[in-house]
Amino acid sequence: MGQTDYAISTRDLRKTYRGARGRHVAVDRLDLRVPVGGVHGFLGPNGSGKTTTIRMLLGLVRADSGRMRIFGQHVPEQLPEVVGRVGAIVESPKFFPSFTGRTNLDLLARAIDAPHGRVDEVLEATGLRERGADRYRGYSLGMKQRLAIAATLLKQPDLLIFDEPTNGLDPAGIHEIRGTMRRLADEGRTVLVSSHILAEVEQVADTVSIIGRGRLLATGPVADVIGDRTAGVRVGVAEPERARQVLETAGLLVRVEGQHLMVDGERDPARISWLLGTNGLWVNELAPVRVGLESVFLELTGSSTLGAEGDVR
Ligand SMILES: Nc1ncnc2c1ncn2[C@@H]1O[C@H](COP(=O)(O)OP(=O)(O)OP(=O)(O)O)[C@@H](O)[C@H]1O
Repeated sequence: MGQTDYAISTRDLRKTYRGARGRHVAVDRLDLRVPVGGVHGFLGPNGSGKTTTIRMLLGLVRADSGRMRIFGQHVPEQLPEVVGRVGAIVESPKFFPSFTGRTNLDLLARAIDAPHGRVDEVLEATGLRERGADRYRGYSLGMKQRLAIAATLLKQPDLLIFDEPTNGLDPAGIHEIRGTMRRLADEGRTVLVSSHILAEVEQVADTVSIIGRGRLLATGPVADVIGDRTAGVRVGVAEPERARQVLETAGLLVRVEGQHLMVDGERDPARISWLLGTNGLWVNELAPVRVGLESVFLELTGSSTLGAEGDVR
């Protein structure tokens, strides 16, 4: 793919901060590639460099070295050319609490000369049509967050950047935001969403990049990033010990877990049931176990401290 096929690409991106104990690396030679269209999850533990990367892309923080492009344009140099195509929610925007959601949007729409009818469209896109006439101060956190997204959508950005958009939301709020992101991607836009909660992003992302201590650990379609890590099959059988022997003899990797077996690294349940069946062992449960991003993440990072400050190398 050429550089213009990416909504975002970075090369050798690096940022250090001066701290009490000298300089530490926040972003370390990061090569990030976000394809055009779809939801891209930008994942890493707290302090792993996600916000710093986003702020560099938006021209809010200066990189020490490296290159960044948005839709093929070098940033920050060519940010003015591309900024109209980018909507970012990095901090909660300020709305008037005593005005309705719609009035707040009307004011913003007028300020940027948005076309007539745009406010209705963005209320619809964020699932707020029914609540547009309610005052902002009565909104739930999830609705406030969606109004922020609606405001960003007024200028019809091709790329949306959300930094931890579900922070502080309850499960219903998280579900709503996820639905909104999916809808935006289905309209052909690119959504970059950062999160330290992998399960949240796994459900909505098409592709992901995982970082730890400012470094890229894995990237690609969610199915590939997870799929490379061996998933297993959970097997319920009346005689687990004998079943284990049969499967091990066939070369499979088997663990006994109580009354169940976990067959690691085997993704074909049919082969397992055939092996057991031909040995007179009848399977009462056969469930492929998907490896979640959480376990991929722990495997890749090897520890939960990858958000911690690294020394300058
Ligand atoms: N303005 C700053 N001055 C000094 N150090 C900073 C500054 N901003 C971030 N850092 C440090 O840089 C590292 C990366 O922080 P960053 O906020 O980019 O991570 P993050 O992945 O977005 O984390 P979180 O999920 O907590 O937002 C951390 O060690 C952080 O303490």
